[in-house]
Amino acid sequence: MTASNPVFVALDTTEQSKAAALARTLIGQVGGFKLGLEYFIANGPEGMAAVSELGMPLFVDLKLHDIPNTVAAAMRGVVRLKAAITTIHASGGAAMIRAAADAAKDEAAKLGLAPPAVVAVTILTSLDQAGAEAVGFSGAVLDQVKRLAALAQDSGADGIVCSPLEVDAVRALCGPDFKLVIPGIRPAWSETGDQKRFLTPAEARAKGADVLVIGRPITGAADPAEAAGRIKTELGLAP
Ligand SMILES: O=c1ccn([C@@H]2O[C@H](COP(=O)(O)O)[C@@H](O)[C@H]2O)c(=O)[nH]1
Repeated sequence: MTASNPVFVALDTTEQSKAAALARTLIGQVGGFKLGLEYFIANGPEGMAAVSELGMPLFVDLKLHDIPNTVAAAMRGVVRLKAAITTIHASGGAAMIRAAADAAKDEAAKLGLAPPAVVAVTILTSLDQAGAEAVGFSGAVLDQVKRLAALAQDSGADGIVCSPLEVDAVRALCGPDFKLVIPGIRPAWSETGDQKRFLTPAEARAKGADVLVIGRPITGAADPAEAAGRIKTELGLAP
């Protein structure tokens, strides 16, 4: 995130040329770029470099979830991609979260890089109450997100991923320095698609989100730079 713009645009594509072209178009309109599994599987570390070399903060969203030893080793590779932010799954448990956070710091120190913010995904924004219950979360989604946020914080994570609906409660629970990275962002003029727990960019920011992750409302627009600019205006940021 740049100081002035909290939006990381999700460049969800398998095509390196498309991602790089979109990224170039959006420099100045967003605060950073997010690359996820879809892109990484198709393009590998070289493809990540093609976007990171544009000089904007890079969010590497691979949502690591495995035994601690495996996640720690994978996290060392993520650090080598020069990630500013990266994700693990909170449901991997305390030891896994701790292993990821320690590996990120250790590998970054070895390489002389700033460590990425390691943020733990709580409950995917594509799940509503019934969907969360169907995969085994019992009780209200809000309570489960708060439980996983506390686990992540106690285990050394720098922050969490949750929906904008939970931001104010997690902020109250975890304090001002815990990074809240928030997908499920839908401007009033965009389609909701598969997102089930969402708010507008301005609503999410007003609740205390640090990073707004926005994909299709920008990348699927006829003019992505114009869409990103519209979001900037809605956030009250200078054009
Ligand atoms: O709970 C989560 C965790 C991650 N995501 C990711 O954010 C973007 C959202 O893209 P949109 O096109 O704005 O829906 C996408 O890359 C997801 O993988 C999420 O949506 N929810």
